[in-house]
Amino acid sequence: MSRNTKIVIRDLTKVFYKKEQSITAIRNISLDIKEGEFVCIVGPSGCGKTTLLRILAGLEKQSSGGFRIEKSSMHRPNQSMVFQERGVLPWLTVRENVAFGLRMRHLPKEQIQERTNFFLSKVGLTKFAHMYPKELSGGMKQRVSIARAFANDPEILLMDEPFGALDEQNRHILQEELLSIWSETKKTVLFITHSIDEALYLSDRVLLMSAQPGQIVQELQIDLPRPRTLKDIRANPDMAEQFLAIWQHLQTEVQQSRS
Ligand SMILES: Nc1ncnc2c1ncn2[C@@H]1O[C@H](COP(=O)(O)OP(=O)(O)OP(=O)(O)O)[C@@H](O)[C@H]1O
Repeated sequence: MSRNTKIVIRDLTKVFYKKEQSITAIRNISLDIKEGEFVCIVGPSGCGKTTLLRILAGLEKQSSGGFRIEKSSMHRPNQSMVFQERGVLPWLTVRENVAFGLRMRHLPKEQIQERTNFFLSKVGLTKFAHMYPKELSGGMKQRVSIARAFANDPEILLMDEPFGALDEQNRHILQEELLSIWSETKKTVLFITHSIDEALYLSDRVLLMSAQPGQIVQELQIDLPRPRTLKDIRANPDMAEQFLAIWQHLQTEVQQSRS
């Protein structure tokens, strides 16, 4: 069954101006992302990954080109964004953080409670619902951000290196939890990462960006059946080839941008 297109991006370009200087962060990005697809973006530092996500989130205005997020309901927010850090509000408890977006939308109290409880339980934070962010570990804070993003029930999810600051073990636990919620909710996810293993583990498709100005120069379909394990990825010769392809791409782009 072919899925509908959820995000359409056409010729998206962003130029930042500072005094006499201009920086073209991304140039002519065109892209279609299907409903329910999990897409990772990988590229060298400074190639415009965050800029692309911020434009889709409405936090930054593009210089030219455009994009469209197909709506499935008038009542859903267009997107939720999960950042690497600073995603939780320190003055609210875990429960209040997860419920925040729902409260802002003035949803009925019972609905807020039900959705908040559901996603608190999904990320294993039910017991910690009354705590404040300063009492939580980095991994727990990221769980709060993920629970809040999904609880909001947005049309799409934008994730900017959400696990970048976590240690290897915690990172993998959160990746598993994210995939479990994603497979239940069928959300469309656009996810930035610097980790090739993470991209291969999570993605249906990996987009490779060039060094600045960022363009999508290659894409890899990741056909490994789900649920996947790290062992599957390590043991599968096709995955080893994909890993090397991404690695070589990054090497080349970083070298070119330095020379
Ligand atoms: N508000 C801004 N004003 C001026 N330049 C900016 C602004 N935001 C980003 N840039 C520039 O745009 C380029 C792309 O930045 P961006 O943060 O999107 O890259 P990135 O690929 O996400 O980097 P990293 O992987 O290191 O997080 C960089 O050269 C950056 O300096």
